[in-house]
This record gives sequence, structure tokens and C-alpha cells, in this order.
Amino acid sequence: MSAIYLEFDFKVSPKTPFTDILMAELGSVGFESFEETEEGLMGYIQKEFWNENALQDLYSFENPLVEISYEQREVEQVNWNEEWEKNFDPIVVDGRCTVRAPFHEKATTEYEVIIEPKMSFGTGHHETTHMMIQLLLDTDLKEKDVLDMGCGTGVLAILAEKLGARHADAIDIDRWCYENSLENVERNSCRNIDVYEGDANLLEGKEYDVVIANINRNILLQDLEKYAAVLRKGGVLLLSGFYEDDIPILKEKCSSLKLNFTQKLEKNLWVALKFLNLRQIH
Ligand SMILES: C[S@@+](CC[C@H](N)C(=O)[O-])C[C@H]1O[C@@H](n2cnc3c(N)ncnc32)[C@H](O)[C@@H]1O
Repeated sequence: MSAIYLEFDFKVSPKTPFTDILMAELGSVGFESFEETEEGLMGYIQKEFWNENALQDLYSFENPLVEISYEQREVEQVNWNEEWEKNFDPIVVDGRCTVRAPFHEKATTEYEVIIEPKMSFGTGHHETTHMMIQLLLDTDLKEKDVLDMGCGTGVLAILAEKLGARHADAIDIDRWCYENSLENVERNSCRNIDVYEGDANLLEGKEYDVVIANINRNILLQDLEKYAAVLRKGGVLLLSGFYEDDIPILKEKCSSLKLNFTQKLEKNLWVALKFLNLRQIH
């Protein structure tokens, strides 16, 4: 039996760069396939996975710099692979790391991550993923234990292993992301990554040298204490998923946890921050 899909016709103004951002975010809430249109994009999601509140939580709908409207209708299933293959180009970060789909040609960069995103966030197209990749490329990961919290497709944990990490835990609260990360870990022949479905409550008793969390301002504020509690002295914390305006409150929270701010990256109003842990844990 073929699945019933909902087709959303999104009108995005201004179209650039916000259509790409919206597409990446829709991927994180279950949209499987996209098609660019004159005024924005069409997005498709299986009816059984659609949740009326899903769009409200997306950054794009809160962003004052963009106006988004949409109409929706029910459609029969089509060949989604073919659809999204047309719409997903490989991403190259700083000339050093390519994130590509299995059907793209092998990359010529030093590092390559192969991702079949299906329904999960993390193809490298989103500014926050891009900046986290940049920060990871500049962090010493050799023989380090890494936590990738909110792993999406698993892209950051996979890159961490390729950069020499001893071990990575990749955790996501979303079932689809958990399953997709497992598939992508296998696809990249990673041997040292464990994937879990869950949240910061899974961290008790763990210890890491590097903690990566690209989620959103509110979850980060809520869970930073738990991330700090598992970060070894001298360890690195990489955060993204928020805007320039959110920096003061996040820095204040980190400072109260003795996490020392060291670096900021910025792309289309999105931000990524790097902190060092100055205190002993446990
Ligand atoms: C912005 S995406 C980042 C995905 C990927 N790490 C990347 O950089 O592209 C955020 C992810 O965090 C997950 N998430 C949301 N709340 C979470 C929580 N409390 N604990 C763990 N993961 C969470 C979402 O399901 C989503 O996959």
C-alpha cells in the first residue's frame, strides 16, 4: 500500500538564503523530499508523521527577517529518492571536508562524510551544521572521547571519528534521527560510534573530552549544566543552533558553569560558539 503524503507549498520572502534554511529545518521534523519553486519550495511529509505543531517550533517561523506562508494538500506517494536527488548538492566546508549523498561522486577533499538524510537534519546545508564542521576541523580530536548531542543525521559524530576521535556517543531525542544516524554510521564504516535515542538524562556517569551540541537556545539553556558535568577539565564545548541575540544569555550560563568562551563563528545571523572547561568534574 502506498503511503499518503501531505504536500506543502511554502512561499518564502526573501527566497535567498531562507529557502535553504527552511528546507534543512523541515528535514528535522519529518519532511522527506523537496522541490524548489519560483517563490520558495514544495515539501513532502508522510501524513502519519505530520504533527500540527511541528512548524511552530522551527527557527524559520520565528525569524523576523523572513516571511513564510504555505498551503497544504494530500497527495499519493511518488519516487522521493529521485526528487531529493535532484535537490541535494554536495557541500564542501573550508575546502577540507565534503558532505555528500551516496549517489554523488566520491569527494577529493581530505575528509568526506556520506549522508542519506531521509528525514533528519544535518546535510551540511544549514549554517549551524556548516559552522560546527568548521569548528570540528580546527579542534584536536585525536584519541578524544566525543559527545554529539542532538546528532540529527550523525554527521558531526561521523566527522569526529574521521578526525581521529577514540569514541563518540551520538544522541538524539528523535526516533528518525536515531535510526538515520545508525544507518549513516554504517554507511561511513565508522567503528567507534554508539548511537542512542534520548536526551541529556542519558549522560549520568559519562565523561568526554569534547561535547558538541547543535540544538536550540532553550534546550541548550536547559541542559548545559548536564553537558558541563560530563566535560573533562581542559575539554572543549561546541554550541550552535541559535542567533546572535542569544549569545549573552548562553555565555552567561556557560560562565556560571566555569566554561571559558574562546571563539565565535557567524553565518547569516546564525552563531556557533566554542568554550573551554576550566574546572575539574566529579
Ligand atoms: C539543529 S539539529 C542538529 C543536527 C546535527 N547535529 C547537525 O549539526 O546538523 C538538532 C537536533 O537535536 C535534536 N534534539 C532536539 N531536542 C533534543 C534534546 N533535548 N536532546 C537531544 N537531542 C535533541 C533534534 O531532534 C535534531 O535532530
